[in-house]
Amino acid sequence: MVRMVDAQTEKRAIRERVRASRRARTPEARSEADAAIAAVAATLLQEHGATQVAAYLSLPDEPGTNGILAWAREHGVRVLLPIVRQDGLLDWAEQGDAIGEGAFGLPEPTGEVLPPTVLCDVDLILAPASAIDRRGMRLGWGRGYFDKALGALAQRPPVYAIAFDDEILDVVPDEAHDQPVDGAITPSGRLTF
Ligand SMILES: Nc1nc2c(c(=O)[nH]1)N(C=O)[C@@H](CNc1ccc(C(=O)N[C@@H](CCC(=O)O)C(=O)O)cc1)CN2
Ligand SMILES: Nc1ncnc2c1ncn2[C@@H]1O[C@H](COP(=O)(O)OP(=O)(O)OP(=O)(O)O)[C@@H](O)[C@H]1O
Repeated sequence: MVRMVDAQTEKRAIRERVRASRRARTPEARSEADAAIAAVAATLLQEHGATQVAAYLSLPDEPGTNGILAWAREHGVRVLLPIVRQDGLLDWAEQGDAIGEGAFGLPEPTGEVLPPTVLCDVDLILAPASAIDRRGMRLGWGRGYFDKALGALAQRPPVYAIAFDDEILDVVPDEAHDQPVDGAITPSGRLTF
């Protein structure tokens, strides 16, 4: 029998490729992608009649969430944004006017800190990813924040991961703790698994 390459080694290799590809994008390509993602996500939110969503504040290299966060604000949709905790879990706070700097230099909201359990109140979760495959298996950045957050929910709202088009792969390696997502949002459209 052919021995499978160790899942974690393969995950690291994919993350490395995605990091390089993200770094190479021009500012113009990034802002175009941000606007396209916003349009796709806005339609999704409207279809779900979402009044509360969980999302995240994107870093410069990541698929941008600025457009969708602005859209949500304009349409009175409450947005919860993650705050990295020391213990490896995520707290949340509502999108407000101010953005602070959290652990690992991540942009984070500065409002009242809400516990991990608030995630079960939202209508939709928009999650970051480094890659997603056609079965809905999602690869993150290797610290398990979203796998833990999603795995802890008894009743899970639909989860869509946001990625660039070249990050949709045929297969990403999965381990027992990996939580599949319901769909993906990319600049060119939406995938449902
Ligand atoms: N914008 C955004 N916010 C997010 C996430 C994300 O992917 N994107 N997360 C999705 O889960 C959580 C944070 N996830 C993280 C995953 C990995 C590392 C990380 O590997 N850090 C490096 C150090 C980085 C540095 O050099 O400053 C490390 O630990 O070696 C940090 C945060 C919550 N907030
Ligand atoms: N539900 C969980 N409970 C405890 N540990 C977990 C859980 N989910 C993931 N982990 C741990 O988190 C680490 C990272 O997992 P993995 O490589 O799958 O990350 P990832 O999918 O890239 O991360 P993320 O979920 O943050 O996007 C692993 O060491 C794993 O054991």
